[in-house]
Amino acid sequence: KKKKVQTEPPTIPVSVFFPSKTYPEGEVCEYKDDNLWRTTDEEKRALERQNYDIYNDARRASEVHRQVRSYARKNIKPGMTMTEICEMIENGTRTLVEANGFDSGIAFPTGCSLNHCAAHYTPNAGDKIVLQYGDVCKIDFGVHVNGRIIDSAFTLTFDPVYDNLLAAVKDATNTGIREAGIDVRLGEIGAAIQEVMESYEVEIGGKTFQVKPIRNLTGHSIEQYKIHGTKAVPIVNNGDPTKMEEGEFFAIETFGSTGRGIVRYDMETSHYARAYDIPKIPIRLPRAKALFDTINREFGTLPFCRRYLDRVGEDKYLLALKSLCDSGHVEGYPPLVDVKGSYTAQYEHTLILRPTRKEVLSRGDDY
Ligand SMILES: O=S(=O)(c1cccs1)N(Cc1ccc(F)cc1)Cc1ncn[nH]1
Ligand SMILES: [Mn+2]
Ligand SMILES: [Mn+2]
Ligand SMILES: [Mn+2]
Repeated sequence: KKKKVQTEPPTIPVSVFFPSKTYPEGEVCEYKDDNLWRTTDEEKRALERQNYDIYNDARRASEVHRQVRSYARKNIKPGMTMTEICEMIENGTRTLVEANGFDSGIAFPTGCSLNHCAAHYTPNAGDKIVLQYGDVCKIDFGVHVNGRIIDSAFTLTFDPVYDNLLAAVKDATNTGIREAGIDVRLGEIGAAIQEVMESYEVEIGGKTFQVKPIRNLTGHSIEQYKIHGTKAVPIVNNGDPTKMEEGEFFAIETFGSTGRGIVRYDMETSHYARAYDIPKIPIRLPRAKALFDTINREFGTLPFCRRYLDRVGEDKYLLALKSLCDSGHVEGYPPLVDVKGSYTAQYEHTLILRPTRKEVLSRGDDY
């Protein structure tokens, strides 16, 4: 019998490849030293059996992420518009995860931030930007199954001049993943990441740069349908004594830069999310009330972008959207940029601190 393989472009839902409905584990790592007892502890193993469905949902979302990004890495070329790139990824994700309401779908807007822009750029309608050979493009997209979000990102380049920048960030992210564990302090992880990142140099245009961590960007805990939980994983040593805890999901993401190593908001906002706690004050503007109802119905607390409003039939919504941001019903996430002319790179994985072992859910043979 011929083995079923994914088409190009991807059109076969991943559930077709797993008729048993059991999805493959990510990269499994034993915890370090004083947590090794967890691997065999009967109570912890029982706790894991109870949570099987949560892990399996996250693993299905991870398999979708791997198959979509594999196609994207091969087929994104200079000359494509940023919109074409995002639609390739979004079409693939919706198809492979069998997007269906809040049961499964896209978890947040497809980031394709370029060069000195580190995060939270995706094109709005009318954006004409075309990917160039010399660009450093961060592809950051999310998939969820029953609100179990997989947040993973990689950096796409065509010019080998950036290879050491990408190597620094990949090594730093893998260091963060290695250091993560139950009862590990967040500040300790940041220190380890910083040390590795700063051990790299990159030469671009005849100038040599020591790679800098972007000190005001962080990884983050992830909760059901909530892309950022209450914990932030620093990529420099900020002394945060807060500990990682059993059962938590974390996005471990690091950013390296040839600029200042600090980002600020700039350019037009595309990313938004409904506030986790809705303000008590009633929404008076009828257009804002109608838009808020669309946001609740279509996205809930999952982040969205203007293109996603366009595709569900909303138009002339900018004033209403601004009003919802001003009243705190919606949070905007403007693009985050270092200084012009600098280059920023990112790698990101989602892991879970299972009771018995650490599982890097989004790990693939690519990164
Ligand atoms: O920088 S964050 O806003 C953050 C908040 C608290 C700690 S880190 N952010 C969460 C997010 C916000 C909006 C989105 F549309 C998608 C994600 C991190 C991130 N962006 C992309 N991948 N991961
Ligand atoms: Mn991300
Ligand atoms: Mn927030
Ligand atoms: Mn993230």
